[in-house]
Amino acid sequence: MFGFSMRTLISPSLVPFSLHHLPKPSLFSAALRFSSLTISISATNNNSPKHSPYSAISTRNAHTTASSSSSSLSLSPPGEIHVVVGPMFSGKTTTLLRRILAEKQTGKNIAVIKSNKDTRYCTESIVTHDGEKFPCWSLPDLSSFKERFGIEDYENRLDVIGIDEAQFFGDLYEFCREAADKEGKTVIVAGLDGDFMRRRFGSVLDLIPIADTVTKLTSRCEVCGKRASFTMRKTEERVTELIGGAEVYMPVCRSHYVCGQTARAVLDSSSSIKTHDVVVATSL
Ligand SMILES: Nc1ncnc2c1ncn2[C@@H]1O[C@H](COP(=O)(O)OP(=O)(O)O)[C@@H](O)[C@H]1O
Ligand SMILES: Cc1cn([C@H]2C[C@H](O)[C@@H](COP(=O)(O)O)O2)c(=O)[nH]c1=O
Ligand SMILES: [Zn+2]
Repeated sequence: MFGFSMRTLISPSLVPFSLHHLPKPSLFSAALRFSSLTISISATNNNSPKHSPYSAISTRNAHTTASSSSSSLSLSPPGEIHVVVGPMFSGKTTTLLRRILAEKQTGKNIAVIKSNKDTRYCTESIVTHDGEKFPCWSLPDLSSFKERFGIEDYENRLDVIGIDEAQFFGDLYEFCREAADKEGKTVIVAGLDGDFMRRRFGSVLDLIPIADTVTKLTSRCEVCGKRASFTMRKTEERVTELIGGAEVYMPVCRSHYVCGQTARAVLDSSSSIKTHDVVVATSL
């Protein structure tokens, strides 16, 4: 991507010290040796069926060759991690879909995965709240994806992986790190950063230190129309994971989130008084 190498960046004319002053062997000098490796990727695209989960697998021939005069270690092609978070109805799935389609248009081979916990709408597609759809792999975890997709196809032909409802995947961090760091994949992750109590949700936030970009989207507060950064649960259920749409959740601004939580606390305390009353009454 960049038109310069590590070696150019630290050429003696640009740094106030000489490389000879560095201890040898050092991690730094090892990194320099790696940076001298050259990677060439050749690829030809065939047409693949449009909008199928298998459209990710075109019969593209991709091979990566690494050559080095100083080392036999091969440098993995660089991958990327892009994280899109925000409350419900903020456009995370729409953004994921746009980015995935843009990658597809540049000839990249793509695959989209969503958690099979989300049974709203349709299990074989990601579907936005506006009804836009795209075929996907609906899986219980991410570690099973490579095998289901086909290891050979995964390794040699797949370029971009989209993950929706990322908060539901327990193995999100390991999968994304390996895919980007070791396998050269671009991973676009969409998910809730926080649950209805504004607690971190799953391991989405763990991706931030290893991400290239992080985008937090906002919606419109259903009460006042201002910018909404949080999701309010309209029902009294307390479990963290509760699949649902607008019948259970709404996007809210900070003021209305706090208002809602205060109302919830009042309801909770009055219901605990009632429960307590019952317990006292029965023990008399
Ligand atoms: N109750 C709602 N509040 C706000 N937006 C809504 C609501 N219901 C549907 N939408 C629509 O949902 C769209 C975002 O959908 P989507 O990309 O699926 O969001 P996310 O994945 O963040 O939940 C918005 O552009 C809006 O048109
Ligand atoms: C806030 C919150 C949400 N969920 C569930 C509800 C939906 O099924 C998904 C989020 O979908 P979206 O694409 O972001 O609209 O997550 C939950 O289980 N627990 C929560 O606290
Ligand atoms: Zn509001």
